[in-house]
Amino acid sequence: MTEKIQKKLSDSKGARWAALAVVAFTMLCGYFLTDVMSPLKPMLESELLWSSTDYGIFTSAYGWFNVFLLMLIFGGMILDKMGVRFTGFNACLLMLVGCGIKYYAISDYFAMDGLIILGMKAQVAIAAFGYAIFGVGVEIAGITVSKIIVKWFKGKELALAMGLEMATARIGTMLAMSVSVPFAKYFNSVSAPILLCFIMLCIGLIAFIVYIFMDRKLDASLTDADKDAEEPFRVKDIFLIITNKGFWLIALLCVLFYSAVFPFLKYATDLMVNKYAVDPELAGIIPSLLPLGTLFLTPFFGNLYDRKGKGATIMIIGACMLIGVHLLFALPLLNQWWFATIIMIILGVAFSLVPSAMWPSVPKIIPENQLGTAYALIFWVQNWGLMGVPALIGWVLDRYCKLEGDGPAYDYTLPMIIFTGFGVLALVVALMLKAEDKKKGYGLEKPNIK
Ligand SMILES: NCCCC[C@H](NC(=O)[C@@H](N)CCCCN)C(=O)O
Repeated sequence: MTEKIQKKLSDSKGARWAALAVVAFTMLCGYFLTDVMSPLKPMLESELLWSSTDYGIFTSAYGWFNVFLLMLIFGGMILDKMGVRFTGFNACLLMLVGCGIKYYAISDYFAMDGLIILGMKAQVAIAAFGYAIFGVGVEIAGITVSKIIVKWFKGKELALAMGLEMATARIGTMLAMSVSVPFAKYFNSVSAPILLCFIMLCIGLIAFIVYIFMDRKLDASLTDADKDAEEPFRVKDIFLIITNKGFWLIALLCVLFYSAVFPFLKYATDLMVNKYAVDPELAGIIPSLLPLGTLFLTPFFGNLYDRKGKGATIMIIGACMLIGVHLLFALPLLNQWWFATIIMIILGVAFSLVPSAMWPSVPKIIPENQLGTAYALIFWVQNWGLMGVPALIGWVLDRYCKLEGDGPAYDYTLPMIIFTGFGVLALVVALMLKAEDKKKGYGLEKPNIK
């Protein structure tokens, strides 16, 4: 008699890649709205009379509820307690509600002109409130999708899957950068791209509902032994996470590394104009090469990690490259656009190396039942940097770097030295992580495919 071996749905290649495609699409829609307003800054100023400060308040709202109200941490605990279906669905709803409020504030329906709320123009305050709600939704969706990928890909192509998910999400960023202005100009309305985002988020929600059915099927295919192996999350598990040195090293590496990349990108166009004398109309092209490069390289390095291992070494190499690039941006040599382009491409390589190895390393340090909370805590630490560093650089530029005369407005040496400093600290932490891995045997240098 032939014995029938029960297979999990995640053992089917087609099923797990289909599940990834569906949830990665939801993230693409989320990243689209995250960045849709950046290219619209000049239109917001000319049509809605926003100042740079209004725009700054609005942009920082992304992290308000996540950081100060600890919404991300609660989201992580809910994820571990209630599961990916409940949390992901509600995260999508939050994204939609946030986007709806933001659309209302920017659209012609808005009828509170002249009103001031908590010292802000009513329009800015309400748009920021919507963006803050959206920020909670998209960050919780991010940790939910990370947990979903671990659920389907653990012991298989985990890093490749995470790399592909990040690459897909970055298409959302690139779409936002390229589509927003032509779309707003075509419809002669600065709110039109936000309406497009709302429609995209509805499709993203439908995609997640499709995933919910796939997830149910996956759970139904688990054997009793698989289910027994799943330990329930208890609140006291948070203590286990925050007393784990490996966890803190990853969280520190994350905040230091990402603080030297995403906030740098917010000033990169200005750097191209002020240091490399690039025409302001074209200056955005050079920084846009960075997400473009990561599209292909993040899955490539993820695949390398899956098959060959060397996760901690990959993070060390990425941190070294980050230091080299920021130092070259800081030094007064070769102030030519082609040189800036080459080092921006190298930064793209560094920005593919570290995330491709860092995120898939978390499940090697933290048990699966605590993963939602662990990813949430890492995102929370990271959000402090994403919120604080752009403000710090803006202050440094105004206070110490203003230039007189008809030439460039700012000297970017000091901001670039600050970014280099983040890179040096990230390297120290990456080296400590490698040492800790040797001591504790997390397996960061081992392949993910068993
Ligand atoms: N499975 C890994 C998911 C993390 C991807 C990572 N995202 C973040 O770190 C977010 N907390 C912040 C995204 C901000 C987008 N402008 C990433 O590399 O995108």
